[in-house]
Amino acid sequence: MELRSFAVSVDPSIQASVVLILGIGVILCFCPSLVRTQNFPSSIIWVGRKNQMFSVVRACLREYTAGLSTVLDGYEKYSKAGKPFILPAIGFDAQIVLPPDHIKWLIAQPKEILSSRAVQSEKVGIKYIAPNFTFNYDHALIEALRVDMIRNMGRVQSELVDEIRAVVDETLGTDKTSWKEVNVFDAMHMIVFRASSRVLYGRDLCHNDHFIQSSLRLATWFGLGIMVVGQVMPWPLRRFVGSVIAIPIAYYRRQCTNHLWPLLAERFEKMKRKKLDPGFEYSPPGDMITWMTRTAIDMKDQTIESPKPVASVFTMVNAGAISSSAVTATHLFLDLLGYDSDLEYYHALRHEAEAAFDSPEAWLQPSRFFDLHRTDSTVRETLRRSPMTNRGLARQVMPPDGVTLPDGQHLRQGTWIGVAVPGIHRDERFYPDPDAYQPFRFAPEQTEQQGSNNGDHKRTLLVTTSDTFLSFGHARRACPGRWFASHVLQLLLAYITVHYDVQPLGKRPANAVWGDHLVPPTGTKMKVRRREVRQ
Ligand code: HEM
Repeated sequence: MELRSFAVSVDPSIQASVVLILGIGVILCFCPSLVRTQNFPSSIIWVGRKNQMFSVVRACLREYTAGLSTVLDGYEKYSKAGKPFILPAIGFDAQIVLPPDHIKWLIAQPKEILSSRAVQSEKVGIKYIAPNFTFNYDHALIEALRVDMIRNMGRVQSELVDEIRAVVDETLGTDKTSWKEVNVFDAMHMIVFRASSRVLYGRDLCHNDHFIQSSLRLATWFGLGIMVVGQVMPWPLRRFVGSVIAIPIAYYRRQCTNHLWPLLAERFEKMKRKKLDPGFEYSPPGDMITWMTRTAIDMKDQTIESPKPVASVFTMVNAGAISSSAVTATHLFLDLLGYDSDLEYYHALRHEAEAAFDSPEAWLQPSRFFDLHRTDSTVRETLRRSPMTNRGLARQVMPPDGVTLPDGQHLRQGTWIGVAVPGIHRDERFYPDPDAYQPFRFAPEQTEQQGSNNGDHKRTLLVTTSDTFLSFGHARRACPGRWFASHVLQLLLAYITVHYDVQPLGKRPANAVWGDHLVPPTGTKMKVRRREVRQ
């Protein structure tokens, strides 16, 4: 009796701790086979591993609280000296981090040698949280983003401006007399999802509340799945936990696909008919569904016969991709309001946006968008400081006999490699005063001054990828949606600075580190008030 009342009244946090300790005990019983070492060569050194019993397991466990310290330590000690190192991981699946001078070699390798898809499947956890997801259909999406999206940027801009105006006014309010407190993470997700959906899915779906809510929930569960299953969960438990998280993901994916499917099926059928019979009267709207359908229909190998799998891949990839933009928008406002208590940067950005968009028509002109030099630089600075992933250019070694690194060391099949993005982005050899938040460091005024100091003037745009700016990846597999993301993020920043006053946060709330991912705080609130704007 006494025992039962103890069991009922015990604090849930104590129960959770007991389960955790028991879990860790069970895990330790299975070590050292627990850690997937991928047979690393003994010539490559582990960082964060001490001379103690169960040293590898304990190094992995320490990663729960290490934040970025292990990866930055490894970067300082080894990457800067041109050497690879082994990084322990909280998922017990350590990986090799290559130095920046190996990047040229890494990006030159074809997918049969180094595969990003293989990493996404296991290390990101896709095969557990979305078991029936196939990468076979995403080439239509990637092609449409690379070709049609860029070609149609003028039309994209006017759609975006229209939607940003509507959703920002709804989310941040239009009352000019009092301050409104909004959750930064939630507000940015709503604004970015609605604005992006207008171009990706068209006006009707973007104004369909059930579709937008389902997309947001899909993105939340997908993001949670990637972090919990792909990063935090010890890899032997991935299949089990993944199959639980797969349920809400499948549910919301189906909800989204149910909305998208009839639209895509109709577009597929009519565009196919138009191709066979040019006299058939039909002109599809200019959105991603049309561009993707056209790419799929025109594909030489004719692999895409039915739109159903395309609809499913489209919703899934977009949920992840739009989330990247929404998380970046959150970092952007936390940086601007958190680092600068005088809001000097915010007011300078407003000044720039007012000059570029000096009439309602100017908002619709792509040439004016390219006057937003400081805005472009501000988003790039946020992505430099807070990239989506800490380990960039993640690839898996594919050939059965492995690969040989440029320094002669041999890696076996299945080894995961990548580079330390936070280390590279904070390296003083590539960025002067790298720890300082300098939103205009990439703007022409700054780069011209540096160029006249060292005789070399180079302007970089937000979308420019390089060996030293890896937030969008680099080279062949770099993000094909970055031009679109750049438009969304810069237009929303310009619209908000012109139309809203804000209050500084006092300090920049810290990001959390979940395995390879940097996550902004989700509870921070900002105060905004609508301004009087003459236009
Ligand atoms: C700020 C926002 C974004 C960031 C930081 C970002 C970042 C990235 C990164 C790091 C990669 C992987 C590169 C690699 O494997 O090395 C990637 C791939 C990709 N991104 Fe983005 N992305 C963003 C927005 C978007 C948007 C809005 C879309 C589409 C609407 C998009 C579509 C894709 C696709 C389809 C891939 C896969 C490319 C491939 O496998 O070849 N992304 N992105």
